[in-house]
Amino acid sequence: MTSTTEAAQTPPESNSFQVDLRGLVDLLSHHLYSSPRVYVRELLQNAVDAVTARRATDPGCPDRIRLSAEAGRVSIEDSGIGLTADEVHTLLATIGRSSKRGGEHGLESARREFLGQFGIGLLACFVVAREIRVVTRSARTPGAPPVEWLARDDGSYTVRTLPDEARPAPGTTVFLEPRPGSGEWLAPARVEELARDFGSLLPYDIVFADGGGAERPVTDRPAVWDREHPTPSARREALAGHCAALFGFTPLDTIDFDLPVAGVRGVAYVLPDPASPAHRGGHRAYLKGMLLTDRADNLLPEWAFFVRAVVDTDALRPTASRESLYDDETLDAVREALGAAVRRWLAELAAGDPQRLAAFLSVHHLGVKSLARHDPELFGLMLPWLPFETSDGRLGLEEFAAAHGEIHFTRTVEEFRQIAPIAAAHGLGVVNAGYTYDADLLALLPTVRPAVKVTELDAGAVTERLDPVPTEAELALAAFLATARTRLDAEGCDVVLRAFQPVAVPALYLDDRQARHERDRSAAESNADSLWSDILGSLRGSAPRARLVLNHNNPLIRRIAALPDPELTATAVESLYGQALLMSQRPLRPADSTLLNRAFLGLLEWATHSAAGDSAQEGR
Ligand SMILES: Nc1ncnc2c1ncn2[C@@H]1O[C@H](COP(=O)(O)OP(=O)(O)OP(=O)(O)O)[C@@H](O)[C@H]1O
Repeated sequence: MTSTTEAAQTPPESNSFQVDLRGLVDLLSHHLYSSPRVYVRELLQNAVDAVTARRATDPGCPDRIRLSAEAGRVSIEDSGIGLTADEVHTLLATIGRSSKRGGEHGLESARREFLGQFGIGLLACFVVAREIRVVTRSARTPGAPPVEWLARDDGSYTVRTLPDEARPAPGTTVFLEPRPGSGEWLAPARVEELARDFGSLLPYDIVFADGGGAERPVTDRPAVWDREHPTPSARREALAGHCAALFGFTPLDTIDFDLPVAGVRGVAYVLPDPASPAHRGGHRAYLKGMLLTDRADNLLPEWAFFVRAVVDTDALRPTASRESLYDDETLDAVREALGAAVRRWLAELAAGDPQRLAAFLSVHHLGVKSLARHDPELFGLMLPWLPFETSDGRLGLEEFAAAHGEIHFTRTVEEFRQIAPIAAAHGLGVVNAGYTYDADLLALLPTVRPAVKVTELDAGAVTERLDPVPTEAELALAAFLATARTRLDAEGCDVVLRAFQPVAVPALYLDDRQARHERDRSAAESNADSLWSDILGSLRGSAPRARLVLNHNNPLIRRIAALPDPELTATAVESLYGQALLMSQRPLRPADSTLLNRAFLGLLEWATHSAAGDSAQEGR
C-alpha cells in the first residue's frame, strides 16, 4: 500500500505565465496613462532614442525627425538606428523588451543615454490607433533590406521585407491608423500642440508637417534659461514672458537653478500673489528635454509653495507611465538641492537687495516663516524683515525686542485683541502668536538672539503692570469688593481693583492657560458622575484662578461701587463679569450663559421697576 503522500508526489512541471495579449495591450495602452495625449510623447521618444543610438557609433549621422499629421493619420520619421527583421521580432514584438537597457552597463546606461527603458512605450499608440505600421531599415547592418511590421490592437502582427527602394536610407517611420472615435487626438493642430508641449527641449531638431507642404519647428532650444541675452533686464523680461505663457502669471522674481551635481537646470518663478501653504504648485519637470509632467508636486520642498519651477534633469527616473517622478533617494537629494538654491537666493536678497526682499516678503512672509521654523540660520537672517503683529503695530521682532527687552506673547488672536492695548498702555511689549507659525518662531527666537527673553503673557504679568489703587481708595471700596468677591467666587474668579488705561474699559477678564485648564476641569467635575467627580475634585489645587480686574479709573465702576443696594451691586458685578468675559471672546460655559441671562434680566427688572416707580411718583 502506498501512502497518500507518496501518491500525491509527481515530478515538478515547468510552466510559463500565460499572457492574454489583448488584455495586456488594453492594459498598457488604455490604463497606464492618464490621457491619450501621451502617444505623441512615446513616438517622439523612440525617434530621439533611435537617433541617439545611431550617433553613438556614427557621430556625423543625420539627426532628422519629422512628425506629420495629415488626413487623420499621424506618422513620424527618424534617421535613427533602424531595425533588422530579427530585431523587429525581438524588440518591437516582445512586450517588455527594450534595446535600451541591453548594453554592457544595463539599466544604468539606458537611464543615462536614452529616454525609454521599459519596452512598452510603442504600445501606448494603441490608445489612439487600431493599427501601427513600422517601416524600418537598419543602420547597423547596411546590407539588410527594409522591413515592415504591421501590428493590430488584438495583439497580432505580420513582418515582411520590402524592396530596397521602399526605404533607401536607414531609419524608421511609424504610421498610425486611427481607431474610430480618436480623431481629435490625431488632428494636425492637436498633434503639433502636443509635440511642442512634450518636445520643445529635445536634443535634435524636430519638425512638424501638417500636410499643407509647410514644415514648422517643434523644438525651441536652448531653453529660455540657457539663452544668451544682451542685458540682465532683457533676460528677466524673457523669463517673465516664458512664465506668463506657461503658468499665466508675471513672476515677482526668478530664481535660477544650476546644479550640475544634481543634474538639474531650470528656473523657479516666484508667485506674484500669496499662495496657500497647503497648495503644492505643479512644477514642470523635463527629463533629458522631454516633458515628463507639469504636476511634479514633489520636486521642491513643501515649504517652497511660493514658487512654480520648470526644470530639466538627467538625474531623475520616471515611473512606467512616465507621468511622474520616481520617488527615490535621488529625488530626495534633488529636492534638497533645489530647496537649498531657494534659500541661497533669499540669503542673497537679504544681504544685497533688501528692497526686493521686502517686496517679496510683503507677499510671501508665510512661506518664509514656515521655512524658518526648521532653519534657525535662515530665521536669524530674515529676522529684521519678517513682520509680526505686536502691541506696537506690524513690526520685525528685532526692532520690537530692541524697544522692549522682554517679549511677551499671547497664544491666540482673541487674547491679543483684548490684552494688547492695555498691556501696551502700560509699557508691556506683546506679540500676537496666534497666527500660523508665529508661536514656533517666537519659541525659536532665543536660539538666534540669546539676549532676548520671550515669555508667554499670563494674567499675573498683566495685573502686575497695572497701577495699584492707593490703600485708602481700596479701603473705601472694601464692602463693594467683598460683595463682588463673594459673588464671583462660585465662578472660580478672583476680583482685583487696579487703575489702568484706557479709562473706557470698566473691567478686564484675565486668565492664563492654567486658569483655563482649571475652568475646564471644574466644568467637567460638575458634569461627571460621582466617581469621576471625586477624582477630578482631587485634582483641584493651587492652579491660579481667573481674575476680573476692575478699573478704578472708570466712572461706571465708581458709581457701581457706591450703590447702596447689595442686590443691585451683585447684579452689576455679574454684568461686569459677563461683559468682560464676552470681550475676552472665550467660549462660554453653561454656567456663564446662566449668569449672563440672570444679570441681564436682573438689570432689566431693576430698570423697568425704577422707571415704573418714577412714573408713579410723577403721577402723584
Ligand atoms: N523609431 C525606432 N527606431 C529604432 N528602434 C525602435 C524605434 N522605436 C522602437 N524601437 C525599438 O523597439 C523597442 C521597444 O520600444 P518601446 O517604445 O516599446 O520601448 P522603449 O522605448 O524601449 O521603452 P519605454 O517603454 O520606456 O518607452 C525599443 O527598445 C527599440 O529598440
